[in-house]
Amino acid sequence: MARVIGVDSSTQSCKVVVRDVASGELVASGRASHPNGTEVDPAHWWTALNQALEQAGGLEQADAVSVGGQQHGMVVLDTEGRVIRPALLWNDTRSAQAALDLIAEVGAEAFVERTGVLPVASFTATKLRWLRDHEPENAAKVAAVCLPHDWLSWRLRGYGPADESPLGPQLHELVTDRSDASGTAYFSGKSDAYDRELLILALGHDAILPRVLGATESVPGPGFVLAPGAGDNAAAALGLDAHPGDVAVSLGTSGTVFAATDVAVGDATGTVAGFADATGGFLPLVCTLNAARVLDAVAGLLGVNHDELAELALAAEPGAGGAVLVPYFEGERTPNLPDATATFSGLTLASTTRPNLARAAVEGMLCGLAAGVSAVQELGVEAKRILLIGGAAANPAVQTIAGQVFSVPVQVPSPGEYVADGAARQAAWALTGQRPTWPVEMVASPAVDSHPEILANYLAAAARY
Ligand SMILES: Nc1ncnc2c1ncn2[C@@H]1O[C@H](COP(=O)(O)OP(=O)(O)O)[C@@H](O)[C@H]1O
Ligand SMILES: O=C(CO)[C@@H](O)[C@H](O)COP(=O)(O)O
Repeated sequence: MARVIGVDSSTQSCKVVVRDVASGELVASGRASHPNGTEVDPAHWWTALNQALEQAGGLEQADAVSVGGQQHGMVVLDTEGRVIRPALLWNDTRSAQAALDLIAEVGAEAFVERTGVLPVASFTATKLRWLRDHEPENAAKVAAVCLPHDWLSWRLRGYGPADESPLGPQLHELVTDRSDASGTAYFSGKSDAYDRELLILALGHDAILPRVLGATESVPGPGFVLAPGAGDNAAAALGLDAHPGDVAVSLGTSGTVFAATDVAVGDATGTVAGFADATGGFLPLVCTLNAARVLDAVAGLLGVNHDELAELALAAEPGAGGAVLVPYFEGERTPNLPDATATFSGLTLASTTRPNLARAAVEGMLCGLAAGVSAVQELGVEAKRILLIGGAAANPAVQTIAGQVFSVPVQVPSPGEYVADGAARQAAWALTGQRPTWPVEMVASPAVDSHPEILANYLAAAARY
């Protein structure tokens, strides 16, 4: 019985699933934590991946492997294959000015035309520009630039610094896929090619970039076939078997709204990023910096766990008695407010209750994403149903309140690791040449209980920024 391994190296942790190729049945899984922080030494991802693989029964059982991972993170390597400095992650906002500089130099419309995206601090190109401007001695050492999933795939195949890996630093063996390449802001999903001029503009010189594999291509690993991997959102779309009409809302460290489409979507305002997907199509996407950790923070404030937070939130009325949380705890990416902080507003003596604060947290997290769903729809993307996934989607209050905040019917797939599952599907596709048709079960369809005043109050509070 052939088996595949799918990996999700996400912001907070590494998750591994082992699946049977024929049935899609989950055979084993593993998980290990990543350190906190917006810059991280990739060595931690490697350690966590090996721990998660060991928990899941080891790499040896796999006929094919694929790695999905957090997008955009800047991993810079020297000629020896060593990581030059800790990776700057997608949620590190220090390159906000670099993003503005690049837009001023290239032009907003030209940037979107060339790459599908308008740079914000999350994208790799802006991090390279920050490196050039703030750490020129490190920038000068850069021989290759890759993303978290590319680096882990390379290490899994046996490449790396000579003293840490059997095959040594063969930088030309780095590979990636279209979905993750499209989050760099120096790749065009429309022409499937890097825009080297933009790379050089950002970093100050040329560098080796991972070879972009097609959706069903693979490269050899030690004892297994390695599929191209993907950015985590594109992998989740594959894991959900998303088709036109499906819009996924993912509530992990980031909050994302994305849809699988056949045609490229460009948005000169920068609200919607025109990424590529993991099947040869496109993945228009809106991303917020503040999602599941908003609930973690407010649960901590109220001294409760996630289930108790849900009970409190569901004890309050829709609209939380006028209390509104605009949850920009980490700054924000959509809207582009990298230096913003969060605010509770609308508090009166009567409304300042624990249930209202809990509900305001859930409403605030979801409203930013409801605005994202509208932005995607405004670009002509069809939204017949919302698929709610990610760590916080398991929360009963999140599910109920999603039915009140979103204007499109919501379905909740059975709890699972859809990024790792998407990677497993990609591995099976590379192995057999057939896209798997494994089923995806829905476990909840929250009642459509529209309360447009929740979003209206939120948008009024957010407009004060
Ligand atoms: N029942 C729950 N209610 C709310 N948040 C939850 C719940 N279960 C997990 N989470 C949160 O979900 C997040 C992890 O989700 P995940 O999708 O794995 O994130 P990432 O992929 O960014 O690492 C954590 O912040 C965790 O506290
Ligand atoms: O920056 C984006 C998408 O553009 C994020 O979605 C990252 O890809 C991180 O994802 P999670 O760790 O939240 O899954």
